[in-house]
Amino acid sequence: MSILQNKTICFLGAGSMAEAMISGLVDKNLIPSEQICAINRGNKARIQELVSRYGIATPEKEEAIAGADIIVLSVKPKDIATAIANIRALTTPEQLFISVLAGTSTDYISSLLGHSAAVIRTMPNTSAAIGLSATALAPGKYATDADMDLAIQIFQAVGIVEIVQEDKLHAVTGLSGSGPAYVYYLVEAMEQAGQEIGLERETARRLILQTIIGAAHMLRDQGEEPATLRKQVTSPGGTTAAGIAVLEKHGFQEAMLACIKQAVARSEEMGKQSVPTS
Ligand SMILES: NC(=O)C1=CN([C@@H]2O[C@H](COP(=O)(O)OP(=O)(O)OC[C@H]3O[C@@H](n4cnc5c(N)ncnc54)[C@H](OP(=O)(O)O)[C@@H]3O)[C@@H](O)[C@H]2O)C=CC1
Ligand SMILES: O=C(O)[C@@H]1CCC=N1
Repeated sequence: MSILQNKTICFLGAGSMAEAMISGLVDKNLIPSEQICAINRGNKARIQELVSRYGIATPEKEEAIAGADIIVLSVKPKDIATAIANIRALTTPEQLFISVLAGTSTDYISSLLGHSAAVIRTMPNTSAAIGLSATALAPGKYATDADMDLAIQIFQAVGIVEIVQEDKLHAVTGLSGSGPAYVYYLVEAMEQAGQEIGLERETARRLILQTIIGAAHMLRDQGEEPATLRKQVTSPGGTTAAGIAVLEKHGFQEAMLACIKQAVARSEEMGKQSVPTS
């Protein structure tokens, strides 16, 4: 039995990322749902939505924070200072803080807490909701191996885990934290094209979805380079070559590179906005 079965976990912030993790944790039964809770700025309907979907607990804020073994910081980076200021007096150095915030350093979070609780910085993605997140973790200066083990268990329940140096988390954010959105954007474009070439929207969606799932499984299972798999599809002088030539003409690879670099730069920028106070 996992040690997490005896832990209580509170999400500070009850938005998309918190829900993705709660959904994955409840689905895997890693922590009983009555030992999970979420608090937000004041949107009670949202908390009720999470309660009815996942059966999580609804303690008062004081009990939710003071009674939590693990607090998952899941507010937007711009809201973290206020969010921690509001709960700081209820926290202790014995608690474990797991941050999913883009750009925000563990040192800054420790400075907001004002004590030596362990802080672990992570970058998951919303596919945690179905157990398929790609999450990278980095320990802050007060986190022990035991703290990391707990965090690894949590994120392994909702996908795969990589341990990285904290300064690499900006890169992870631009690549796999934001990554699902790049794929959804591709699907949006393929769907629009599907309709413009005369397919029913639903037919196009089914074909695109299976194409993406199939390609992802081929990449994962066949052990081949993506370029090799692409060549297998691309008959000389055929349809794929004609299509890819247009992508090349429009600078597809350059656009993808620039997109990811810009997302990384934005993460770094958000980090600089969070200046440690000590
Ligand atoms: N979405 C994603 O794909 C990913 C997001 N992240 C990170 O996760 C974090 C959350 O993002 P996301 O879930 O998308 O954001 P959302 O906007 O969906 O949710 C933010 C939540 O924070 C709450 N909140 C704001 N201020 C406070 C406060 N002072 N005290 C308590 N709760 C507060 C909001 O409450 P209310 O509704 O009441 O205002 C809301 O529940 C971000 O830091 C982001 O960088 C990381 C990986 C992927
Ligand atoms: O867009 C954002 O800032 C967050 C971080 C990674 C994914 N979503």
